[in-house]
Amino acid sequence: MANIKVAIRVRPPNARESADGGRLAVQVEDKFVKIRNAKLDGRTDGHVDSREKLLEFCFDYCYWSADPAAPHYASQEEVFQDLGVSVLSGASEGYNVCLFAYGQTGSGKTYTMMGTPDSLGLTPRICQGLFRSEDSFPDGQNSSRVEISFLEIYNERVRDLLRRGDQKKRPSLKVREHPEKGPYVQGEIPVDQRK
Ligand SMILES: Nc1ncnc2c1ncn2[C@@H]1O[C@H](COP(=O)(O)OP(=O)(O)OP(=O)(O)O)[C@@H](O)[C@H]1O
Repeated sequence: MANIKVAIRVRPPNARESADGGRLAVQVEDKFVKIRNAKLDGRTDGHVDSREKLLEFCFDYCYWSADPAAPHYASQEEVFQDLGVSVLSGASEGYNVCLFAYGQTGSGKTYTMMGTPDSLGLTPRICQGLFRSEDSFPDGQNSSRVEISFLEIYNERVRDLLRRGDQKKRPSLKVREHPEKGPYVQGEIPVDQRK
């Protein structure tokens, strides 16, 4: 089984896109995202145009969250059941797991990862799951150690989001490679040393 999974999520149009009369160029079917050239919509001349080609891309998961009323609408819970639960099971088996959101500004990364108080995203749900699984440790194992880091990579600058103070005044942290442990961020402060 591949150890990297890639998911794509389509968010609802924002106020500006709706006000501009934007049309969705994307549709989701099972594991496929299909993109059509919306500029050609409404042509009635029957002319075949090579630009009408439908582009199809396959992912491990495709989530349609553009319209909450749609029958195949993907909620935060559904995204968690697919992605968050596998992170939790991997972590409980002792694997290093990583989940990251990638996309242009306003594409829905924060909503998917953090969510809102009424609609929790992956990070709070995974944290809840981590501590819930501590409650169900086998007999004899009554302690565990949890380390947390929270980093942002923006414009190729790495920032420690758990560090207090004015981040903008601090230099970007460096990503280094340890010969045995692999990549790490130099200068990141362990959570128990933060003030
Ligand atoms: N699946 C979704 N359902 C409902 N609203 C969403 C969804 N995804 C994103 N949004 C809304 O779209 C807007 C932009 O999303 P968000 O802030 O998560 O984007 P972002 O990728 O984190 O942007 P940036 O990189 O600029 O921080 C927000 O108002 C958010 O609430």
